[in-house]
Amino acid sequence: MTATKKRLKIVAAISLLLLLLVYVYRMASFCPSGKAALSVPGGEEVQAKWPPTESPLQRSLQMAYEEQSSLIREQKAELQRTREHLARLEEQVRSLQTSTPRKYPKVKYLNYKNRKRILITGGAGFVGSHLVDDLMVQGHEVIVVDNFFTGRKRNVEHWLGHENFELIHHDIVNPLFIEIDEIYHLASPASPPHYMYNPVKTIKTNTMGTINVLGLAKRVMAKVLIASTSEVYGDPTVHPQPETYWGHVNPIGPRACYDEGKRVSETLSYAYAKQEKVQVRVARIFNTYGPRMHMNDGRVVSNFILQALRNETITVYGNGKQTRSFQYVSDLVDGMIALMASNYTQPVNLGNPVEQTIGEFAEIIKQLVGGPSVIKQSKAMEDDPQRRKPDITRARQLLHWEPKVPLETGLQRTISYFRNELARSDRFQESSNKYFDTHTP
Ligand SMILES: O=C(O)[C@H]1O[C@H](OP(=O)(O)OP(=O)(O)OC[C@H]2O[C@@H](n3ccc(=O)[nH]c3=O)[C@H](O)[C@@H]2O)[C@H](O)[C@@H](O)[C@@H]1O
Repeated sequence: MTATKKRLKIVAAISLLLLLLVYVYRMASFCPSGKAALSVPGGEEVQAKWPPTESPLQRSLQMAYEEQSSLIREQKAELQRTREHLARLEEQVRSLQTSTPRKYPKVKYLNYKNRKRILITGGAGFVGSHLVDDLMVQGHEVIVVDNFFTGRKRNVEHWLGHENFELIHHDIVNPLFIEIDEIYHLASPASPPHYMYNPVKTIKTNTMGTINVLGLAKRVMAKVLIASTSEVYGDPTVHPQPETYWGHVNPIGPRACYDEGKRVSETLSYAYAKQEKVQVRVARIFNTYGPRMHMNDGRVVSNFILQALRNETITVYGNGKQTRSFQYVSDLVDGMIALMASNYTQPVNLGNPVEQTIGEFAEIIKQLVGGPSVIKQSKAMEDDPQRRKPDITRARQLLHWEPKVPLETGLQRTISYFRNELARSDRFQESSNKYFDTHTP
């Protein structure tokens, strides 16, 4: 054997050995499942498929999917951060709202000696809320108690949070224990459809409610003004009605719950005055109108004005020959405050002696509002008083009070109030419709 042949044999043997080594190394590198464990620079191991099965299309799809997923993750995190920021801002707005002083109507400053604590039952109602305004502006502390049957928070919301004002949700049919100097007892529905709606409740309010008020007055030695009514005269046989007239009331008719309720309320007042020495004032209030009357009040002023504003038929109950005398609410409030301040303890009529038939009144409203409404007669109300006009000699002489606001001025103010109320309720209706159109599945 030559030296060259020997060298060739050695090279062939080494090559064979190398091939064998490569084969063994490969066999050792692959795991039994067919996947290879590969090392990456980070030191962690990733699993790769073997033999490779992904096409380039699949690979690019996979990459696009991963990119999108990470984008969504980022956006979710951003959304969460925005939510947290919003919650912080809302919290700040809330704390600013509570710490920023609200704008209230200007009130006089009264020193401790002159400032009274005054309770107004039914203070969130039409008349009550106007009385609240006057007494607040005078600088007194006013506590309103109302069960919100016909009263509304809206009527007194401009005082909410004022240091001189307090609103208590309470039904005066249940006793009340507070410290006060004066009470104006107005709690009771006053509109015929309202008081006839639940006659038993109307009687309870005017009897048990009045007993509770008089009992409270007795305990704390407060002066009380009872809001009575022209209805104690019933369908009067004396015209105009002086306070000395005893009235003509049907004790079992549909209006009796109110008429007799108020008559008992007066009787209770004088019984407490005589027996318990409670200082009482009794105001017999005649038909009153003005802003803050409820849209569904049902009395003639609001009915006629709303019918005229809506171009509907103006409905006169009966032949329209029955009469009423209408006073503007600010005149009534002046009269009540004057009566409370006086020493006079007998009943006093508070009303405007300018009298008209309901038929004439319908014409006045139609003319002031304008529009195409027609006036029509409809079924008469049972026991409807046929004539009503206050004799206000007592109020004139003892309180130096008489109504100041002429009918046309008061009606113009009331018409513009109802015009705004209608626009407000239309806006409310519109936004409520919008909400339910978009949120109903
Ligand atoms: O406004 C008030 O202060 C008084 O209102 C009512 O007494 P009333 O005079 O019967 O009140 P309305 O319902 O306003 O009726 C007045 C007249 O208008 C008539 N009316 C009422 C509403 C209507 O749509 N059309 C109509 O012709 C009634 O039949 C009645 O003759 C209450 O009973 C009294 O307590 C309250 O003091």
